[in-house]
Amino acid sequence: MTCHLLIPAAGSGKRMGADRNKLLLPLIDKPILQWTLEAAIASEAIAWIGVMAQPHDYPDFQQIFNEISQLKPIRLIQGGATRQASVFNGLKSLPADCDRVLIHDGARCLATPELFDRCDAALQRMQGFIAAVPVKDTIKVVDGLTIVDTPNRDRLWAAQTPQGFHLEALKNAHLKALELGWEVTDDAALLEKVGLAVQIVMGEETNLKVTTQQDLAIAEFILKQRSSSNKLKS
Ligand SMILES: Nc1ccn([C@@H]2O[C@H](COP(=O)(O)OP(=O)(O)OP(=O)(O)O)[C@@H](O)[C@H]2O)c(=O)n1
Ligand SMILES: C[C@](O)(CO)[C@H](O)COP(=O)(O)O
Repeated sequence: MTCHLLIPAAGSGKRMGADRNKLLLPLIDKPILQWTLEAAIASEAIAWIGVMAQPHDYPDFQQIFNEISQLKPIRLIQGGATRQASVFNGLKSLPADCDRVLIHDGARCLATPELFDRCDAALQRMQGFIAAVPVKDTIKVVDGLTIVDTPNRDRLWAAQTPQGFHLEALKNAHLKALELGWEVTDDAALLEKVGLAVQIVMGEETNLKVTTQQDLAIAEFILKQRSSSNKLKS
């Protein structure tokens, strides 16, 4: 158990259309963030967890931390105005002995402990990686409403988290982004921009990012299926 995990959880959930951070919405019997944290706590690899949050969510987040087993330290870190800024704050708050880091969206609450463990193992042999799955649809590049390209699907993967990196490389890429005003939607994109290799680790088809009301309904369905197949096994 040596791995440090940062969880960006400082969003507002605009696309969910809720009146508060979507990570506080109930999913079956507990908040979305609690599912994410429980999977991370159950992972054998993870030793330390930092959660980036907006200060107005601190009391609710603290209550979630109190609910779950305190077998692993969980630290609250102030989030930023974007996911990128929240991650950068997280990187600056890691303990001094940390040289590699996993980053996982609070909103990806269906990731399994096995996925975290597989990602930690990847981080021992790679400078940077992301969990991803091959895309199933044909993807179109569009200008206005006119298709301008149909990229070969064999080369397209849908990016997920966890994403993992050597800390110094990722911090330097974030600093360069600040200097040059780059805005990206995941950390891998920053490493790509500075010319460093980022590899793929097989993700999970069920590791969706809960973004809309429909995603919430799908997540509930998947969790109930998991629970009934676990009952059948025991
Ligand atoms: N300023 C921000 C914005 C987002 N996130 C986190 O980044 C993850 C992925 O972002 P997304 O799913 O887009 O969440 P929201 O920003 O909350 O959603 P929306 O874009 O619909 O407002 C989420 O766990 C979210 O909490 C963050 O830590 N800090
Ligand atoms: C990091 C990510 O989950 C990979 O798919 C995604 O890019 C987050 O993007 P969002 O715009 O913050 O939803």
